[in-house]
Amino acid sequence: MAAISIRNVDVVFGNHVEQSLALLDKGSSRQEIIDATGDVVGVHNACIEVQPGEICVLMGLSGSGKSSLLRAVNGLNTVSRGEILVQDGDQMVDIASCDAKTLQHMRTRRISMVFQNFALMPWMTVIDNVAFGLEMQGMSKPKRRAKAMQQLEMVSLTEWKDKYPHELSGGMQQRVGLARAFAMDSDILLMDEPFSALDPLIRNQLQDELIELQQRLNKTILFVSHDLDEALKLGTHIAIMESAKIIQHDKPEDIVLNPKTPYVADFVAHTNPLNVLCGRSLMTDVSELDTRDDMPDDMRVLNPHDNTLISVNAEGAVVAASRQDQPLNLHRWIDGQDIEDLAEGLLVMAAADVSMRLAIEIKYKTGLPVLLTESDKLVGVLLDKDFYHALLGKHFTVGSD
Ligand SMILES: Nc1ncnc2c1ncn2[C@@H]1O[C@H](COP(=O)(O)OP(=O)(O)OP(=O)(O)O)[C@@H](O)[C@H]1O
Repeated sequence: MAAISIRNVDVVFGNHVEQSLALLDKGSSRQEIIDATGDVVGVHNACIEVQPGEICVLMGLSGSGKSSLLRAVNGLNTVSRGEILVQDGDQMVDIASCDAKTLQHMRTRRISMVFQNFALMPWMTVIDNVAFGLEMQGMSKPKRRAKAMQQLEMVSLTEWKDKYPHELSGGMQQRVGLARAFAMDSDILLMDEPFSALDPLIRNQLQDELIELQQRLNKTILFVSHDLDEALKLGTHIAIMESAKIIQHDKPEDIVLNPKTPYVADFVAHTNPLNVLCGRSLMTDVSELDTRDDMPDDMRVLNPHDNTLISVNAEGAVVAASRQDQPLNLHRWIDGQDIEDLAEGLLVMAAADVSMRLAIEIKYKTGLPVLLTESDKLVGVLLDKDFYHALLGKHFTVGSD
C-alpha cells in the first residue's frame, strides 16, 4: 500500500474554480486562465504514488507548483479536484474530501511538516517548541518533556534546551524544526525547502543528518526543493514540476540518464551527477571488449596502447591481467574499505552498482580501468572514455516526449 497516493490532483487558487477547471480541461494555459478568470493554477493533474520509507523530492523552478502540491497533502491548500490518499494504519484517508475532525487527526498523528523559515514559536524555549505538538496530541507534561529531550539528543541540541530560538543559529533552529517533526512519531513528513535558507556547509550537514535519521526511523518524506543536487542526494524518487504539472517522476539515476524534456535536461546539465550515476549505467559492456586474432580466446583488450589485457575464464570471472607483458595484480573492492589501500597498477574489480564518484577515485589511485562484476562475473569495464563521459555530462539523451 502506498503511503501517499496523489491522484489527478488540481489545485486552483481563486473564486472561479469550476470555470477554471473547465478551461484546464479544454487545454487552456495557466496564463489564459489567469486572463479569463483571474484564478491561478497551482497544480494541474498531478499523479504520484509515494511508497512507505521513500523520500520523494518535488523539484522545479520557482512558481512551478511544488509548495502548492505539498501543502495540499496536509490540507493547507484545498484540492480543487482529485484525491490525496494518505495511509492511516491499514486504511487510506482522502485528505481532499475527509471531514475536519479526520483532517485534524491526520495532522496531529500521521503527517508532520517542516518549513523553510523554521516556524518556531519565539516565546517558547527550544524544548517547549519540540514538545509543542505532543501537547496537541494530549500527552502528559513529564512524558512530552522526556520525549522532546530524546529528540533533541538525536539532533545534538540537548545543551540548548532552555534557550530561545533567537539565541540559535539558522542551522540549529532548523534542527529544532526537525526534532519537533520527528517527535510527533508521524509516519509522513512534509518538508518545504527546509534547508534552503542555510549556508551551503550547514545545508550539506543537515542533508546528511536527514539521510541518517531517515535510515534509522524509516519515515515517508515528501520534500520540496528547487536544487537538483539536493534532490539527487536525498531523493529515492524525484518528481519534476514545470508550470503546475509533474513532467517526470523517476529514480534519481533515471532523471540524470534519461531526462524526458529539455527543461529537465537543462537542470541535469547544471548538476553534478556523479553520486547518483553507477558504473553499470556508463560501462563498456564486456561483449564490446576487443579480442585479437593473435591472442587466446579468453583474452580481452582493455587498452591497446599499453597492451593492458585480461583473461576471463569459462564462468566469466577475470583470472589474470597484464600490461606490457607484465602481470597486474587483481584486487576485489570491498564496500567500506579505505581508498588509500589502493596503489598504482592494481586492477580493481568492483560491484557493477559502484557509484561513479568512487569509481573515479579508484581510477585516480590505480591509473587503470575499473572492472565491474556481478556475482564474480565480469559484466563490463569503466574505460577512460566512460569516465570522461560521466565528467562531461555526455551520458544522457533527451527523450522525445
Ligand atoms: N495561496 C495562494 N493564493 C494564490 N496563488 C497562490 C497561492 N499559493 C501559490 N499560489 C500561486 O501558485 C503558483 C505556484 O506556486 P508555488 O508556491 O506552489 O510554487 P513553488 O514551485 O513552490 O515556488 P517557490 O519555489 O517559489 O516556492 C504560483 O503562481 C503562486 O503565485
